[in-house]
Amino acid sequence: MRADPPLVLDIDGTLTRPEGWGIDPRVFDPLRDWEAPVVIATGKAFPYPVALCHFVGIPELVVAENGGVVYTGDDVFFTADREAAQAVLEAYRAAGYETGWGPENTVNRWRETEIAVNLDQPIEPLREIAADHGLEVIDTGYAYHVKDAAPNKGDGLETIAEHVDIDLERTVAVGDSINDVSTFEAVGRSFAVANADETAKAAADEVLDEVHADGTLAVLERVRGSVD
Ligand SMILES: O=C(O)COP(=O)(O)O
Ligand SMILES: [Mg+2]
Repeated sequence: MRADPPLVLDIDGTLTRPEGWGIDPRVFDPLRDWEAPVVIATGKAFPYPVALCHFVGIPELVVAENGGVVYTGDDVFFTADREAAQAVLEAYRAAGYETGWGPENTVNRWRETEIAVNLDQPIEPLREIAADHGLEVIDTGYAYHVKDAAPNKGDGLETIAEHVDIDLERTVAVGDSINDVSTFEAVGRSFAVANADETAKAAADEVLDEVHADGTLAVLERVRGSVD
């Protein structure tokens, strides 16, 4: 009998409503009913994907902070620390800039291995300061992330796959940005939604016609029950 393939799904740009913000509620039932593991791999801080799994009603298999935090359902792994990114933030502030999320921002409050900066802040000084500290800045289309170059979503996915016995060759990934390239490379079949950036589109096996959750829902229709 043919089965559902394991899934790796990004959040922002991929599970979002067609206008770009907020989870599209149409993804809840197909994800809850999916008969294979669903890994949520995101640049968002750890509590966000955990809460998403909780509210959808699926096991918590989570790659957060672009691979900085990995949760297998049993163990949490941290593959970087926040110290260097925090030093970048302090230097960025000393130069007169801010994260752009407000004083009590929840975007960085629980972030353990990197710092996120609002897209309305200047990126060039951020890139320069990050480089001075040996870090990189990636633009996901939703935030600038100041991070160690080493952690990525794909390595985090591999950690989860080993732990819960997911066959990555049979796994399907959907994403929208540069931070999804490593998951695309780790799985057997990858899709970029139509709103994806050029880097993600170039890395994906296939670029979808549909944007955001419409793209992901189209993939779910196509791959449901498709593997041996
Ligand atoms: O946190 C971001 O900037 C993007 O998050 P995502 O990886 O779920 O798209
Ligand atoms: Mg995304």
